[in-house]
Amino acid sequence: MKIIEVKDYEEMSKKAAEYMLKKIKSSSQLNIGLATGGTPKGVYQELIKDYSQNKTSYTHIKTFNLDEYIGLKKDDPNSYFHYMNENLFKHIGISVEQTHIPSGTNENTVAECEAYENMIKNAGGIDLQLLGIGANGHIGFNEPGTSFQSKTHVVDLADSTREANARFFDRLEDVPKQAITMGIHTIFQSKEIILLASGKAKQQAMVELLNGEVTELFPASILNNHPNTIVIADEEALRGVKKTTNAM
Ligand SMILES: N[C@@H]1[C@@H](O)[C@H](O)[C@@H](COP(=O)(O)O)O[C@@H]1O
Repeated sequence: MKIIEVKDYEEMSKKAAEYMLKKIKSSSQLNIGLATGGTPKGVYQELIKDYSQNKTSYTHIKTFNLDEYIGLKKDDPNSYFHYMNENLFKHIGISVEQTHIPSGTNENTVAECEAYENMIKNAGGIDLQLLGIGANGHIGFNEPGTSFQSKTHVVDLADSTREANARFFDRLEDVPKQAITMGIHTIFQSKEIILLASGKAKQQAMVELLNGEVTELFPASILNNHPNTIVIADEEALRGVKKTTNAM
């Protein structure tokens, strides 16, 4: 894993956007995996800023989101479909046909998971995956204990994850209890991965990720075995990490 330490959230967002734009501009076709949550919002703002200045073309891009809450309709303000549209898609001239997010309202969740996994495979896999990290080490919505072999599947959200995400909802009771997420294996198959982390809330997770063992109890730890992962994290998130690891 390559670690890029940056000053703060703004620099993290700029670095990641710069990296993505370089790929976007130099590829004839690119499948990008996208994340939600608070962390990537700054990256999306940078991509939007670039689009308004340079009209960078996204016609050769397909996107695949990591996850979606079960039970939320597309137009629900807390669905990840809505989040992606508002925070990125509608501002960069990308059509809905180019973007993919698991459906949280397909009653046959098993079929939905299988179809999503196949869609990624048939598109040729993910070239560049953007990731955030949960305080408990989750990536996508793969909670501690998830098999490293897992493909797209339904998850029961940990109480701590529901509490962390309650800030986006009116009440904790409104946070769905389940989600569909790409599996750890699905994510690991990405040719390249960028993991972002900013702020104090991610300190413990960074220590576990960069100084800890590779274990299913800390899902992101599998990235230590990935051949092409870059962590872009700010000083505050990295405070406490022992810099004598092979990672730094
Ligand atoms: N499913 C998302 C993850 O993809 C995200 O990485 C994580 C961290 O979120 P945040 O960036 O808001 O800290 O939370 C959510 O649960």
